[in-house]
Amino acid sequence: MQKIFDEVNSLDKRCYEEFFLSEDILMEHASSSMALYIEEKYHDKKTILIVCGSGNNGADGIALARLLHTKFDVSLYFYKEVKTDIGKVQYKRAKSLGVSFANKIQNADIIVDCIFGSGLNKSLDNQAISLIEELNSLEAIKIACDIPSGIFSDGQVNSVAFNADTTITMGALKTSLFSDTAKDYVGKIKVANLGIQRELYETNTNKYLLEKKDLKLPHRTKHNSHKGSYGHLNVVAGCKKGAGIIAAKAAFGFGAGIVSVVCHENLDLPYHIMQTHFVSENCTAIAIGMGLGKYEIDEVKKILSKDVKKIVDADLFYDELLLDVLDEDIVLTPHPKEFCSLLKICDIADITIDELQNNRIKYVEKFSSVYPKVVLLLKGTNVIISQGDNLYINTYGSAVLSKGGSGDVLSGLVGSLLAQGYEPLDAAISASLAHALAASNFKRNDYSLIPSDLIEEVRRL
Ligand SMILES: NC(=O)C1=CN([C@@H]2O[C@H](COP(=O)(O)OP(=O)(O)OC[C@H]3O[C@@H](n4cnc5c(N)ncnc54)[C@H](OP(=O)(O)O)[C@@H]3O)[C@@H](O)[C@H]2O)[C@@H](O)CC1
Ligand SMILES: Nc1ncnc2c1ncn2[C@@H]1O[C@H](COP(=O)(O)OP(=O)(O)O)[C@@H](O)[C@H]1O
Ligand SMILES: [K+]
Repeated sequence: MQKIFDEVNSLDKRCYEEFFLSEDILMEHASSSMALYIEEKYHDKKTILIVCGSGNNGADGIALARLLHTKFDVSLYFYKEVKTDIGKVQYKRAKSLGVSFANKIQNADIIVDCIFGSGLNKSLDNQAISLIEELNSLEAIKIACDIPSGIFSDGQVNSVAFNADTTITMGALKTSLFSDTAKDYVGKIKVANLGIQRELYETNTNKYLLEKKDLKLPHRTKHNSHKGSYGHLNVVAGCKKGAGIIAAKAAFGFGAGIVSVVCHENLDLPYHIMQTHFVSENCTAIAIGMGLGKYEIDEVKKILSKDVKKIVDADLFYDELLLDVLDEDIVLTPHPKEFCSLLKICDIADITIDELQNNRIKYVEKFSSVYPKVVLLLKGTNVIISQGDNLYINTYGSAVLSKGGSGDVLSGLVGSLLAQGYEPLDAAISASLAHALAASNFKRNDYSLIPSDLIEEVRRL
């Protein structure tokens, strides 16, 4: 996993004060990293338009133009005259070395957005909006310097933002790049080296970006084993029985030795999934909530009080009886609407879904500070997983998953790993990664995935 920071000004300051690296040195390395990326990846391209604003994001762009102008046909366009001291120096350097300046936007093979970076501090005016819209409308490879212009430090976009194919961010990953809103603008994210190893530039943090290597599949390491060695998951099915059945199938395909669906009615289940009318004595984990609908409160209370690992989803986020188990290391997997209800039940906040979506991390942190043992997995295009002070973001999911039943698969995957003995946080992280990576391996198209396809892809990981 990689570290994520809410802000990097303090990290830059540490470079100046503790490592005697000046702003000029950091900026030279930042622009060299961008130049190297462009030279290596796009050496077959000819023309580059670099669009600069008045701050140091613009200054990065001027330095980039100087580094690239002998190798490509580079034009520098200024949205506003550069204002910062270092920007003025960069301007003099570029001008004296013969970099070309453009007085209007012209298309190019590559467009680099250096209009606003971390200093975006007010709503965009009409001039900035039409500039960004014009750039977005051009057919070109689009690279954003530090952060796509128009994305604010809280990850939100007021009017418009540069639509990057790649964002080259300076020094370290920033939280603003990982809001659900930002995901449609940032493209691929690369970190530019600032002339100091990343481990030295970065300090402590409590936020992490999950990587593929964080996925720990439930491989079997012992020959001397039997089905009981891999746990027994009970999936509690309710009115919408399909949800429980999908979860059960996903759990079985992800390694649980035995999976039983708990339901009073007799179900038509695949032969390898068992049915039980009551929770099994020997179950090692319980998944409950998916498709539960109306239920006997006492029965659900009894199930929740059983001393095994649990994953709770869906309908139970609307019921105060959940409060009884929030002092446990239980896994909760709400989508945004369910999380709003959970926050309300817990008396933490009474907010709309929009307010939540604009401040996902803030409310996850609030919840986790009140219930530090709970593993919370907030669904979304970037899934946030949190326990106590630590928070992990999974960006691998995509709109392929925007289908009824995708969440039921996820509950089954979490339940499966819990049954197999994973710690709740590890189960949530690996299940979430498996879920998203399996979806990205589904190659037929981006609209037709059904839960059984997703389970099939999980089985192939
Ligand atoms: N620090 C370092 O060591 C390193 C920093 N680096 C680079 O510096 C960047 C940060 O630079 P920065 O702080 O100068 O801010 P930046 O993003 O260029 O924007 C500020 C300018 O935009 C203006 N402005 C803002 N909002 C506006 C609006 N809505 N509409 C119109 N104008 C608006 C604002 O105007 P003002 O508020 O002054 O009126 C100001 O002039 C960072 O992202 C990275 O790329 C790297 O080189 C690595 C080393
Ligand atoms: N656009 C998207 N990008 C990434 N993941 C998504 C997207 N849309 C949905 N998902 C994922 O799909 C799942 C949907 O869950 P949920 O809404 O609970 O569905 P259901 O209850 O119908 O099974 C979640 O894990 C969510 O993160
Ligand atoms: K930018």
